[in-house]
Amino acid sequence: MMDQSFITCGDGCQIHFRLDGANGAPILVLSNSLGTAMSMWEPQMARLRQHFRVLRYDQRGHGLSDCPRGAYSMDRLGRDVIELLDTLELDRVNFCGLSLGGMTGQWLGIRTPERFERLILANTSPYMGPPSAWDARITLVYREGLAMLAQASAERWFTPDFCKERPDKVALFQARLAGGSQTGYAGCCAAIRDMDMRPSLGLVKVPCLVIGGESDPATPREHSEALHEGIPDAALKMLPAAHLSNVEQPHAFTDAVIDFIRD
Ligand SMILES: O=C(O)CCC(=O)CC(=O)O
Repeated sequence: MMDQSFITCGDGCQIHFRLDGANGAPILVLSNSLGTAMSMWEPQMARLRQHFRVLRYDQRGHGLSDCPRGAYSMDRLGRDVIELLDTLELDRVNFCGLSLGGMTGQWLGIRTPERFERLILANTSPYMGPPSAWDARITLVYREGLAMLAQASAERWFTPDFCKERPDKVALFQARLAGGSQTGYAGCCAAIRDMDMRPSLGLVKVPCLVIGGESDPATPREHSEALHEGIPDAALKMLPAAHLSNVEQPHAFTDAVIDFIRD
C-alpha cells in the first residue's frame, strides 16, 4: 500500500488518503470539516508527524475523493473510516476530526469504540438543527455555487481579528471552498441535516477530548459543552478561536492533541 492512494468503499466511492510520519509510530487519523479537505491540517503536520503516523483522508465529496450524487449519511461517513482502516489493516487508532470530521468521530465512538484509543472532537456538535437550515443551504449551493458561500463561511470560520491579521490564509480557505464540488458539499450537508447523536453520546466508551472555539458561531460553546456532558469520559478545552480553531490557534490546537494522546 502506497503512502498516498485511494481505497474503494463498499458502495464504490473512492476515498483519497495519505500517510505521513514514521512507520511503527502510533496512528492518528485526521478528518476534515465541510468545505475543506485534508489540506486543512497543514498547520498541524510538521509537529504531528514527529509523534505519529498520521493518516489523513478527504471526506467523501471533498478533495480528491469521489463525490457521489445524493444525500450522504453519518453512517456512510463513519463506514468510510472503518473501511479505510480495514484496507490498511489498522486495528486500533487515535482519531481527530473537526466539525463534520468530529461528527464522524462521534459516530465512530458510538458504533465502533473498540477500534479507537482516543478521540478528539473539535468544533463540533451532536446536533446542528434545524433541518430546514440545511435544506436551505443545499438549495443555495445548487442554485448559486460554492463561491457564493465564501464570504459567510469565512465569517464563521475565522474571528474578525484573524481575518485582519491573516487575509492570505482566509483567502486560501475561501478559494479551496469555491473550488470544491457542489455535489459533495450538498451530500455532506444532508448528512449533518439528518444527524442527531444526542441520545447516543453515553455509548461513546472511548476517552475523548472536546475542543471548542470561544468565538465559534457555527458550533458555539454550548455544543462543546453538550458533548463534554454527554460523553462519559471527556475533557473540554476551549481555544480563543472561531470555527477552524486548528488554523487560527495552530500551536495550542496541536499541543492539545499531542498532550491528550500521549497522556
Ligand atoms: O464545518 C463543518 O464541517 C460543518 C459546520 C458548518 O457548516 C461550518 C460552516 O461552514 O459554517
